[in-house]
Amino acid sequence: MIKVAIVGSTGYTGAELVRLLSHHPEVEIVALTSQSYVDQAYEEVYPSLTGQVGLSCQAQDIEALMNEADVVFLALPHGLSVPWAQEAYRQGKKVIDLGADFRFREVQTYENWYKTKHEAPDLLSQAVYGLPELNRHKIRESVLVANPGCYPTASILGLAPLLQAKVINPKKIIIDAKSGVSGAGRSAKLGSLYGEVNENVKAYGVATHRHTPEIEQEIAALLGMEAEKVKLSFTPHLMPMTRGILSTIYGELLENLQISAVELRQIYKDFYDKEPFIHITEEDQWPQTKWCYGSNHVFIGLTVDPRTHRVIVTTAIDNLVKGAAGQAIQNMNILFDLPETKALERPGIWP
Ligand SMILES: NC(=O)C1=CN([C@@H]2O[C@H](COP(=O)(O)OP(=O)(O)OC[C@H]3O[C@@H](n4cnc5c(N)ncnc54)[C@H](OP(=O)(O)O)[C@@H]3O)[C@@H](O)[C@H]2O)C=CC1
Ligand SMILES: CC(=O)N[C@@H](CCC(=O)OP(=O)(O)O)C(=O)O
Repeated sequence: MIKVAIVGSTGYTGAELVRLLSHHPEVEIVALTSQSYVDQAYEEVYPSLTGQVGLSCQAQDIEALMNEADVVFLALPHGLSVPWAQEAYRQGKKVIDLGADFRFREVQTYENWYKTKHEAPDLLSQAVYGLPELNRHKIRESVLVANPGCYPTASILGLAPLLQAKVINPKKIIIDAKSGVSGAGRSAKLGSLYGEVNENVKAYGVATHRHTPEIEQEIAALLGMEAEKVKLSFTPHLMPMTRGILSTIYGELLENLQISAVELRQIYKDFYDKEPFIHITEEDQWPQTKWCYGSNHVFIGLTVDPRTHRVIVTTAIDNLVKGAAGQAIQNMNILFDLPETKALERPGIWP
């Protein structure tokens, strides 16, 4: 059995890791950490998980936990992962970080957008960006997996076939994305209150959201370009729903290029041909967030608008599953040479 520790287990992504991993046939959860609930039974913190794990929350003892586990999932706020990664290196263990501390290749990009100094820039080159559909070969060989952000997961998966086929101008991409409120985590925040979110929709982080450089970095990597050469407009919106991301992407077709929606759909189907979690919808069928509610599945719909000469793509994911915990488990399965779908096969809940 793979011994797993979940650090930050009492947050939303931590709880999603517990829910999914407690049904993983090759996994034993050996430790759950928390800051606020030390010594409290985990099922008291999450009664919905009663009977799934008979553990109490414990404080962070990095050395001891790393010693006990084969792999550690970090579900912590940004900026707290470095000591874990350093200890993992010392002990030769594997780390999957759900936060952003190891997602960037250039330390300057992280420091500019996260407005904080990186404590271990030397480790950035050791980390692999954990998007299995694009990077599984590198993930297999790695010890430090930087799990992507939720918006970047939806956006990059929606863009990758277009970029590889070189049909759009990579400098004219617009992404309009919507998220459920669980994307903001479980800690109390004014903007997450029912009265603020219910019957309301708002844009936030306009032209400043930290997922912009993450998406640009991965697009540039796909194109074999330097990250500074790609610039996109990314606007996230908060929706009155619990889970889900819908990312609508607009790409400008290269001048004089003629391509039909049928041809483009075939490009997507070929690109994701063997991917168990990616589903390309048929003409006039547009993905809905509820199709992936609670699952690791991704739905992508697309068309070509001949009037504007633009491609329009929409991608739906569950931010807590494919956008966080599910993808992290997919990465763990790769690291331990298991089928990628282990513990993740189930479809979403409908209605
Ligand atoms: N929510 C989402 O949809 C996604 C989140 N992520 C990323 O995953 C990470 C976790 O997110 P999420 O689960 O939403 O966050 P939450 O705010 O829900 O949970 C944070 C967890 O970290 C613990 N924690 C908070 N501060 C400290 C500290 N100073 N020292 C030790 N532990 C601490 C909390 O403990 P306690 O409960 O005891 O206070 C809790 O277990 C973040 O980096 C986030 O950006 C990535 C993709 C999607
Ligand atoms: C709705 C909401 O607030 N969403 C979060 C994104 C969560 C996420 O993907 O997390 P990372 O911070 O790990 O990149 C936000 O916009 O900050």
